[in-house]
Amino acid sequence: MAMRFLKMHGLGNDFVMLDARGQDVRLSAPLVRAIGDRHRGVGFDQLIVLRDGDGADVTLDFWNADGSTAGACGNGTRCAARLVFDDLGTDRLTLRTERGLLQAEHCADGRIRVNMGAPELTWDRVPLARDIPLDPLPLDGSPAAVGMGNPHCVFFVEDVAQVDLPTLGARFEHDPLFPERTNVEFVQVIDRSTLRMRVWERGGMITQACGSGACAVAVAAALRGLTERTVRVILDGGPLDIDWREDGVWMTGETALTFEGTFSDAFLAGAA
Ligand SMILES: N[C@@H](CCC[C@H](N)C(=O)O)C(=O)O
Repeated sequence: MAMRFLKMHGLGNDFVMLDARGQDVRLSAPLVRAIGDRHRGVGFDQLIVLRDGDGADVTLDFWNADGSTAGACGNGTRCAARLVFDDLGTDRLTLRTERGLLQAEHCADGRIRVNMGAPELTWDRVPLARDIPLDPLPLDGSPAAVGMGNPHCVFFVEDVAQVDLPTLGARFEHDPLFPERTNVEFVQVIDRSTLRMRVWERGGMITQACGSGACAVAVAAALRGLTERTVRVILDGGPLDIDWREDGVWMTGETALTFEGTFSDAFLAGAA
């Protein structure tokens, strides 16, 4: 049966969105990888499935392009929220993800804001392989670990432009200290309210932006006393505004709907 999809992005962090509300859509890792192929499929940083809400307005599943799943995806959550806002005509909603219920707001300036929840700041919740302090980790460069429903390893550097992101990202994604692998961020403090960040995402790719990563670096920087709890994080694809409040880490930024399409039966049959 033909399957429709939407293509969206948040600051160049791009997503295939499958709306499975009211439908029984089953995905396999091979099908996800086929859709993620930028030459023979569509291509994406994450594939996001919208399912019926189960007490929320919508439930979200996140897949990486290598066929693995993720417990959180900040920019993808903001894009999914925008679709549901358009459907419901509201400006507040609740999304169910693996880590629980997240609130989203449609801002007056058109941006989407999501509360990504409280950061996970214990070794077993990041998770790390053993019970050690999260900051600094015993790794070259003395990074900090932060969980946002997915793991993050945050390195503070003098100049992000000088970082060999492919080499270091791949190396630390697979460091045994992270039993579920990790996203890897390199961050430069510009001033007490501005960070410049580049990211290697778990799943084996450099992306233009990572929302959960921006939240993690903001938390790590505030805990080190380098910044306030309200910061602008400048990613390769643009800025995200992060506000670590008592009720969670709020993230605000732009989203875009780029196109919609239909997978051919031949593509789906070949990928299954
Ligand atoms: N781009 C995302 C993060 C997606 C998940 C990540 N690759 C993981 O495996 O944890 C974001 O905006 O947060």
